[in-house]
Amino acid sequence: MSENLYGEENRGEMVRLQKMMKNMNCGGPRPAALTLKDFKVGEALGKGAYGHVYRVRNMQDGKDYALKQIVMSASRDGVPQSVIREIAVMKRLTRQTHPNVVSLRTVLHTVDTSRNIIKIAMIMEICDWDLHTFLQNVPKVIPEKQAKHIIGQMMKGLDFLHSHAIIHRDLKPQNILVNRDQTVKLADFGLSKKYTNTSAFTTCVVTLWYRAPEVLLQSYYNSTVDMWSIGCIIYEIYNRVPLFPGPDEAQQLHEIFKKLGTPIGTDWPKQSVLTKDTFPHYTGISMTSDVTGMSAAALDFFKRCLIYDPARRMGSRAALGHEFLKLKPVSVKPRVLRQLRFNNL
Ligand SMILES: Nc1ncnc2c1ncn2[C@@H]1O[C@H](COP(=O)(O)OP(=O)(O)OP(=O)(O)O)[C@@H](O)[C@H]1O
Ligand SMILES: [Mg+2]
Repeated sequence: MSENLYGEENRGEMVRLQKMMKNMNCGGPRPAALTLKDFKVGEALGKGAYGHVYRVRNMQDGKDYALKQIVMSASRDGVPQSVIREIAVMKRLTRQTHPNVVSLRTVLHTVDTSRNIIKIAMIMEICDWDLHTFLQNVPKVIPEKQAKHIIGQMMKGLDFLHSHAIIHRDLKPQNILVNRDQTVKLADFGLSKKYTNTSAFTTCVVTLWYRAPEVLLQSYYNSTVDMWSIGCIIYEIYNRVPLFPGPDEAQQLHEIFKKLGTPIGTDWPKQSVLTKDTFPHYTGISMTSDVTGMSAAALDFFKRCLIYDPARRMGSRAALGHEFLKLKPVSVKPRVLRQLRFNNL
């Protein structure tokens, strides 16, 4: 590892990061420290905006895992405190796993001094498909019991993340994994979204279809941004087409407003980068006629996810108690989630 890459003044910070990452093996009896050499790389499992995911075999325990590599710039200012904080969050999560959240086995890192980049390799449990692939391969009409089984597990995983003060921010079918036994696990939260520079490393376009209006308008947001995404995913589970397939960033809000109506009054996100007058006054369409096969309870659940005002939108805890699911909440002491402003991250 090059020291001068981070500058003398940031050496302490780098050493701290190194120590933290060395200790990142997850719970249970602590196995011998792993390195990338312990893993044999197999086929590609998926490709995302932030890197590729591969099947790897751990030569120590003979088991298969998924390896995801995240590439970050190591600027002259060193590794940002925010990244170190985020790694600490992930470290906490490796100790406390949940059946509906993909568990992390280990995090390893290497520094490429010639290209000024830090590569973080996340080794996680491997799943059979993502929800996008799963939905493409099951019969078009899904019995409500099965939909409920999938949505209920998504909600339990999300309630677990929110209880740990983690907002996913990028929930979409590709970031939800499904196993043959129909266990559902949330994946791809944490580090990648906030701190990697997508354009520097990939030409892949990040989809905005599942993004809440307050995020698109760069306004204040809280954990209910994830509930907006859940609403969009529920629609897709029942209808097999995306709810708001905006062709680009500029059109994404039009796509939402055309269906739900342009928000008026206090529904317009506070301090957003655009004013209401930027958009036509769309009156919206009846969502009831637009969904197929949903019971009244499912429809009510879905609509509560898509309430414009984040303060009135259903939260993950309330969702578990909704008559559509009626599930016990995750038994974790809830932490207070801060109101965040998108720009300040
Ligand atoms: N643990 C896993 N088991 C099986 N497949 C996985 C696993 N993790 C990821 N994948 C596959 O790899 C794809 C990309 O992974 P991931 O979403 O973590 O990467 P990403 O680069 O952050 O993508 P994006 O930013 O587009 O969401 C997933 O959509 C999924 O198909
Ligand atoms: Mg992803």
